[in-house]
Amino acid sequence: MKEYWGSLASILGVLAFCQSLLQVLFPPELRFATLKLFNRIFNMFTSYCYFDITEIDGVNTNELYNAVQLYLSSCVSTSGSRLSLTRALNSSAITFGLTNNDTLFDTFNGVTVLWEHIVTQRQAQTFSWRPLPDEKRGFTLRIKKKDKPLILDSYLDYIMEKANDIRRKNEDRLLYTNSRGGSLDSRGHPWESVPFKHPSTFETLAMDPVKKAEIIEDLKDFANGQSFYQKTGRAWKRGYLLYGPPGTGKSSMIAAMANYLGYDIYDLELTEVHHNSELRKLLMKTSSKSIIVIEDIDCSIDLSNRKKGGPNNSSSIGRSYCDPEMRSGSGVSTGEEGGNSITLSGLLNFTDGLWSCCGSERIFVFTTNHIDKLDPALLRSGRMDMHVFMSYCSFPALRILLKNYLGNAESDLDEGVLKELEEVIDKAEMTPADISELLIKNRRNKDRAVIELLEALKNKAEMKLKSGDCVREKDLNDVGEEEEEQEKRALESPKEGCDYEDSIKKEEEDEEKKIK
Ligand SMILES: Nc1ncnc2c1ncn2[C@@H]1O[C@H](COP(=O)(O)OP(=O)(O)OP(=O)(O)O)[C@@H](O)[C@H]1O
Ligand SMILES: [Mg+2]
Repeated sequence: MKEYWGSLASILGVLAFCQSLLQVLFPPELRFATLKLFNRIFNMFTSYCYFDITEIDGVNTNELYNAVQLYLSSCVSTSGSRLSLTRALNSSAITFGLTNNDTLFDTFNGVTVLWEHIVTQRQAQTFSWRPLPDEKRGFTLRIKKKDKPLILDSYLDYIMEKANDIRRKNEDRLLYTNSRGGSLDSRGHPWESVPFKHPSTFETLAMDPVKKAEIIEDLKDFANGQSFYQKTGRAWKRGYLLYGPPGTGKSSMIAAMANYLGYDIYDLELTEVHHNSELRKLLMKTSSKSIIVIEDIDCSIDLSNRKKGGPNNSSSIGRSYCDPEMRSGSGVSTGEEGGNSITLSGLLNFTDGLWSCCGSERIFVFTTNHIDKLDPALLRSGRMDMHVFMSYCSFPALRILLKNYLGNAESDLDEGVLKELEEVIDKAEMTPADISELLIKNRRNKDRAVIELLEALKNKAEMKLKSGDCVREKDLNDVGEEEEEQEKRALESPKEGCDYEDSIKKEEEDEEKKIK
């Protein structure tokens, strides 16, 4: 034993001597170059090559890192012995992961590779234009040199695909918002996300079944249309404009779309975005298979730049396209609160410019209560391909609500009551939101719920009728006043009328001359 300790001490002594010798031979300025040289020599003799996939790639979050993490989570859950478990806030899915500096073997197409999860503490923060996380995280992939050309590309593609599948299978849609404006978080993301749990589906959505089927068909075609869009040279995106009175189900429709397709939602708060360039950055950071939503588009942006030509005036399109002031985004009226210089042009490019194609399989949805306030350029096909009018509750929609809220089958309802409901529903112009509220209130007593609903509908229809009569009377008076006004104006300015008649006469004479 004594001998053993003695030889250990002499080995340590030799090592210490070698270290001090190295320090003398290789001063600090040479050390880095020496290490690099050793590394090269080592690489020449090793049969492996290594790939580092860091969490943050320069300034941006590395999508591949997230994909690898998700992919490995499906492998480690069965084979790993020490795992990290995570569960996002409100999420139902638990994600397995490699613990810090742990390794895992994976096999792809008969080739075995090694993954290592490396976590190190970040050095004291040097100057950076945004705060960086305390830990540096990354994966290292080790592949045999001879296998690299065989699998690397296809293996990484496979990982990306698998990660997307897992994300969709988890059924946790994410709802993103840009509440921080355009500023980035420590991982370089301008969007904040929470799990999206809206229960609205196309089954629960009360609307005309034919229209509903049309929308579902359109969504299905879109989601399966990759080759079609490729063949026709179109960007793989689609725009929906949902318009109608408040409480008719526009937001519910967006949730139903997301749940149907399994897409994430990016809820873009335009009032938080201050420049066109910020808008572009936000767009660049959205993922594929997502719905980008701008709710109440007419309220969320200063429309003064569109209104210069008048909202319904077709010349406003020409103006907005040609006016360099509008296109540049500079010097445009900034609205009352000031600072907001998003232009119509910026918004148009957002939905159908070159940048709108920086991802694929994306749906843009705008909602508004006032379609007439929107610039026609925003509504044209290619930007808003499908315009969906969400109307007051119709009879077929009411049937869906009755079934959802009271669990009523068709046969449960009295024929007479049904007929009365059918007669009065269109006249009442009640929104599905109002009707839902009535049904919720009396959901424990189905009969009472239906009777109260019928009463409310009848009252509303009567009120509508009365107010309609008043409006009609007022309109007739207004028409009379307008006619009087016109007559007065004609008498006051007879020249205007003469000019017009003269010009018509001249035109007729010219025409006759031409014929002769
Ligand atoms: N068509 C509908 N089908 C089922 N429920 C509906 C429908 N319309 C409204 N509702 C109910 O009313 C509530 C409000 O609806 P929603 O937020 O979708 O209306 P909206 O059209 O987006 O209104 P706003 O224009 O004010 O944003 C929802 O929570 C939903 O329960
Ligand atoms: Mg809404």
